[in-house]
This record gives sequence, structure tokens and C-alpha cells, in this order.
Amino acid sequence: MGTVDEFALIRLLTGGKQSTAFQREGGVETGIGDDAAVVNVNPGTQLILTCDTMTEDIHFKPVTMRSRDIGFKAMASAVSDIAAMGGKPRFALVALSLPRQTPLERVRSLYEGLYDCANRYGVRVVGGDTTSSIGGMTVSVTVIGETAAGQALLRSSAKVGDVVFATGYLGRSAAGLDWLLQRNLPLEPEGADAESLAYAKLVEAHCRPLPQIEAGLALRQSGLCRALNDVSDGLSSEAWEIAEASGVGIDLIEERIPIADELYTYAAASGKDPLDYVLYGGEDYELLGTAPAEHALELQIALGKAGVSLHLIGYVNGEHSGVRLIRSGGEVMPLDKKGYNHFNDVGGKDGV
Ligand SMILES: Nc1ncnc2c1ncn2[C@@H]1O[C@H](COP(=O)(O)OP(=O)(O)O)[C@@H](O)[C@H]1O
Ligand SMILES: Cc1ncc(C[n+]2csc(CCOP(=O)(O)OP(=O)(O)O)c2C)c(N)n1
Ligand SMILES: [Mg+2]
Ligand SMILES: [Mg+2]
Ligand SMILES: [Mg+2]
Repeated sequence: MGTVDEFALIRLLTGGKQSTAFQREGGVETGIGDDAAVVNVNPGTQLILTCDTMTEDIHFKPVTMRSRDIGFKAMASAVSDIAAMGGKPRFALVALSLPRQTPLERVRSLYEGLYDCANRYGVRVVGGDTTSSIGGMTVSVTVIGETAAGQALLRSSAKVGDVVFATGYLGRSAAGLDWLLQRNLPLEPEGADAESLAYAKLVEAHCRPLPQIEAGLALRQSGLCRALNDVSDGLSSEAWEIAEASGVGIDLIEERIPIADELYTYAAASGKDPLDYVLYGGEDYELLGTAPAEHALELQIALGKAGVSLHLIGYVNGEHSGVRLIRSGGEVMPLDKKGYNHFNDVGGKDGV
């Protein structure tokens, strides 16, 4: 860290031009600088609290993400958990553990990405913690959001007869990661444009996921959404979470699952099945949910007005528990409860 000590580092990260007046507005009574932050919340709301961590070599490596992307994605993955509740993100706390020899520029870039994401979603960074680390770097982001009281969208609300929907395309992040790991080259310097890379959209999906806050809010406000989850560990794993929490079965229909062109292209070129990325890849940060079948069209129209396209990819079935895939030929295939799991297998991809 050169000549910068812990306190100077905090001042640098939180006091400079990156942390504009914006970070001290929006309900922040006392922000960074005291023992804790004091914030105002709107009457009639409930708080939504979540925390997600990114650790070097587990969530990122020098060949997969730049510092700026790490900061952006650490904030994005925590904000995504607020989206998954249909909430509005408001405040964040950032805990950083850094090896002592970390170049100052690296931390600065990380914070640029972090503020970039926070500003985009109206999140005020009101505090955090900074420590040294004898291992790699760890970034942990706590986000506090809010929602109208009693209206948070839970995993446990799916009902038999619901349709299952997903926002956006799944599987691209995992394919982007695969490509980056195979390529195994140091990334271009900070600020280099991801567009210059082949498979830029896959890389973008991996490095700069956009949490679906607008979609989550529109789903809640529609009053038509039942269960909701964000896709961090893969479609199969998240569908299992909804099925188990709701005590129902979920059938996913293969031909209804949208696959992005760039994922097809990459999978074909590397001899992989694109559906494997969709089902077991993770880190998409799209939303997966359920809604009463009779309101599916109405919901699609309401979300369309908010600029979000919902793909109807399955339905909730009362005749089994767990998750099944209805193959294009009609074959019914039970899906393993697998996806990313931190304590299984080296790649974390084995079953539970
Ligand atoms: N170390 C922990 N202590 C307390 N609660 C935890 C811990 N780790 C995870 N949780 C909680 O367990 C649940 C599942 O966590 P996780 O799978 O990380 O959720 P998500 O995939 O939505 O980020 C969440 O409610 C989370 O807050
Ligand atoms: C170098 C590297 N290897 C593997 C992965 C894949 N990966 C790491 S964590 C993870 C799942 C999502 O992270 P997690 O901490 O489980 O988030 P949460 O479910 O808590 O939101 C995936 C797919 C990666 N991003 N980078
Ligand atoms: Mg988590
Ligand atoms: Mg999460
Ligand atoms: Mg996880």
C-alpha cells in the first residue's frame, strides 16, 4: 500500500471525488466518519438486509476480472438480493480485507467500480471496515433496502398452477468465466474496453452483471408476482430453493428456456451443452419467480411497460416435489439439486 496507512486509505476511498455529495444525501443523517451510520427510513416500510462476499480465487482471479469489475460486481451481487425481494436498495456498508502489498491504484479502481454500481442503483455507501489480509483480497457488501410493509416477495410463496418466469438470459456469465479461465491471459490494463475481446457479451455478463431492481420493483408493484429469487447459483439450484421453500414441484420446459446467441456460439465452439451453463452455471443475477397462470399475460404486459421482458419457462406442479426438466422430445428428467456450492468439489459445482 506504499505510504498510505489504514486511516489515510479510508479517507482516500470515501472522501474523494468518487464519493460525491450523492453519497451523503438520500436519508443519510450521519454517514462515513462516526462509529456507525445513522439513516432515515420511510414510514410504512420494512427494511431488507443482505450481505454478499467476494473472495479472491473463489469469485475472481487476475485472469477473470479487473479491480473495477470486482468492485462493481461485489455491489451488484448484494443489490441483486434486494431485487429478489422486490425492494429498493438504499444504503451499503463495505468491508475490505487487503493484502499489505496491494497497489493503491488497485483499491482505487475497485472503489470506482463499486461507486459506479452504487450510484447507478441509488445506493449510498454509509460505512464499512478495512483490514489487512494474509490471504487474498475479500470484499463484502451489506446492502440495506426497503419495501412497503408486508410486501416483500419471498421464495416460499409459489403455488401449484403458477407459471415460472425468468428475466433475461441465463448461463452467459458462466460461459464468460469458462472462456476467461481457458484463455488464461492477464486482462488488459484498467479501463481497457471489454468490447475488444472476443465473446464480449459473455465477459460483460460475468464481470458487470446488472441486478434487476426495476424488474423486482415492477413485479412487486404489479401485485401479481408470488415467489421470487435471484439467480446466483444457477437456474436449477434457484428453482430448487423456491420448490423447497414453497413445498411444491417445479417443471422447467427446455424449449421455453431462452438461450442467447453468443452462448450458443461459444458452447458449439467448445463442445459444451449451453443448457449446462444455464442450469448449473450461476452468477447471472437475473430474477426467477412464479405468478398465477391466469395473470401471466397481464404480468408480461406490465413488466414490458417497465422495459423488462419476462420469459415464461415452466410451471409449478403439485404432483411431485423438486425440479424436473421437460425435454424438447417430451422426456421428463429430474434435475439434480446442484449448482455452485462453496463446500463441494474444487470447482464448487458438485451436487449437494
Ligand atoms: N454466515 C452466515 N450467518 C448467518 N446467516 C447466513 C450466513 N451465511 C448465509 N446466511 C443466510 O443464509 C441464507 C442463504 O444464503 P445465500 O445462499 O448466500 O443466499 P443468496 O444466494 O440469496 O445470496 C440467507 O438468508 C443468508 O442471509
Ligand atoms: C475464479 C472463479 N471461479 C469460479 C467462479 C464461479 N463462482 C464463484 S462463486 C459462484 C456462485 C455465486 O456466489 P455466491 O458467493 O454463492 O453468491 P450467493 O449465492 O451468496 O449470492 C460462482 C458461480 C468465479 N466467479 N470465479
Ligand atoms: Mg449470499
Ligand atoms: Mg446473493
Ligand atoms: Mg451461493
